[in-house]
Amino acid sequence: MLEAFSGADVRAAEAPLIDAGQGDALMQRAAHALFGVALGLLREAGRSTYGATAVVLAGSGKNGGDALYAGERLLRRGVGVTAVLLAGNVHAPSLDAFQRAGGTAVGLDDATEPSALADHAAAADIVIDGILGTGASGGLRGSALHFVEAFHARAGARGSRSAIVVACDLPSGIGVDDGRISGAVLEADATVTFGAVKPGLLLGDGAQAAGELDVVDIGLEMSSFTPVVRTLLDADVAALFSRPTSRDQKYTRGVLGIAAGSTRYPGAAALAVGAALATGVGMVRYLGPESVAALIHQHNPEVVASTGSIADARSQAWAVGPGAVDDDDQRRRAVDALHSGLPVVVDAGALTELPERVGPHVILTPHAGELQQLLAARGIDAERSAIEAEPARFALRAAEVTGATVLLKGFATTIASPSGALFVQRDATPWLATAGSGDTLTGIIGALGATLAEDDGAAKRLRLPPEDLWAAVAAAGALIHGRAGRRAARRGPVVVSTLPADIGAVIADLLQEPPPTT
Ligand SMILES: NC(=O)C1=CN([C@@H]2O[C@H](COP(=O)(O)OP(=O)(O)OC[C@H]3O[C@@H](n4cnc5c(N)ncnc54)[C@H](OP(=O)(O)O)[C@@H]3O)[C@@H](O)[C@H]2O)[C@@H](O)CC1
Ligand SMILES: [K+]
Repeated sequence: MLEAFSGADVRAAEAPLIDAGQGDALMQRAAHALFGVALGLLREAGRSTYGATAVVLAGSGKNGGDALYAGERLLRRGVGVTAVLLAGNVHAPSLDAFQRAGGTAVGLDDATEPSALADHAAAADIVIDGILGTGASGGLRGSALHFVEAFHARAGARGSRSAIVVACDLPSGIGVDDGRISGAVLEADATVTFGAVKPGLLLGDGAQAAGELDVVDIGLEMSSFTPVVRTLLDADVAALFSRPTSRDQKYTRGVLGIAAGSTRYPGAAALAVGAALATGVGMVRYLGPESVAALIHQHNPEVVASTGSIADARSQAWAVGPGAVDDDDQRRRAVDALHSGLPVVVDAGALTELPERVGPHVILTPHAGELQQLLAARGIDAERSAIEAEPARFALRAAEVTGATVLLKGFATTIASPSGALFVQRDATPWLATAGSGDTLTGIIGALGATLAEDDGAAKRLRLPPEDLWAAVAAAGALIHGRAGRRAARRGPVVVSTLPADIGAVIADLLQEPPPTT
């Protein structure tokens, strides 16, 4: 699991080591890792290290120090390295070491025209961004801002430029704790972050700017701090997943009840059912119109269907809402499911049936527009654009006011627990932004909920408090869904009705994973 800690907490974890005189050793560990990643990227790009060129951008703090020490190591490997000093007072011992290794350092103050240095950096094989780290406050300013703007103008955007940019700890210009970018940012191809992930590397635009993330253990003890945001990895989903045992039968594996679809939108139910079966459950019970059940049975005759009520259909969890439009029976079933005390995934039409207050076992899966309505119904006005700009803030707010677990859809999926715990998953592909995609997500999360509903050890397997289990279940669902979408996209544009085959294959791959290490 990736666990991101605030910049202040990472610095607090560093403090005792620095007090014990290990500050320089920490920097050397950080620099060594940064150097290793830079070297690896050069090799990957097919560029020989001897004769390659690098530019180190150094700001006034220790972040610049790390980058200069990494530059020193590159010099010793035969790379030609120039340092651009973006402050008058850079970290002196590292600058000294850099120059002693033969490096050239050029100062750039606010008054100097940065174009020649930006040209040089744009033409380099690799650029190491040591402008700002955890000591950053606000957007880039002064000579750092001028340089980054000039570099962009010359090098072009990530993807089209030839220089590889490696960020030291964080891409300079992102909010350390929220990933917000106010002004310019030096978008990285890779970020090497030290001690622990910082929230800005997982949230908002900062995550986009970070590129490939490499987390380096420099010996910080973070166990007494609470993560601000987490991301599940494959091994976590494998650990959470409920595998059938030889003692199981269909009822003990988990029965998912699905009250979705309507005569107007029958397909949504078929998609949710197909995804749930592919995720693995003991049984799917379908409640809804006979015509919808008939469509479901064309693809999935194993589904047990009825037109009855929630009370008559014994299940371990419910999924309600997809395609349930203008149908009073489905509306009643949604309300009953929400009062059943069982885990419920609530999507689309059922979101408006939410009681004033529920528990974290109720998982809401709105997109930004639906979240806006949900908040407005509770007297909280927010523009859709504001929700899209700060998904974590609004998902947390919605979880706080409803008591539910809130999964906010988007390119990054943001999941908030009413406890304040936050998960972000970036497993999806834009190819998944297509009709019916959300219905399959509901089916996947519903199936996970049904199979984990009576599994007392599930939260413990991820070392999470029990109240955050449902956020982890939703995050696991987002990972499986996103991964399945990526797999499907290899064949071309995603056809959602074919996603179940990919869901099954993704789960088969995940279950090969070794147990998690965190
Ligand atoms: N502690 C350790 O032992 C270890 C730390 N490690 C490393 O240290 C990094 C943290 O170092 P740090 O605390 O020196 O902060 P850092 O971000 O480099 O510089 C902050 C300075 O920049 C300036 N500034 C601020 N905002 C600005 C802006 N918007 N635009 C322009 N300038 C701005 C401001 O200076 P001022 O302008 O006030 O002179 C401020 O004082 C951390 O990320 C990691 O890489 C690792 O090696 C592991 C061991
Ligand atoms: K940086």
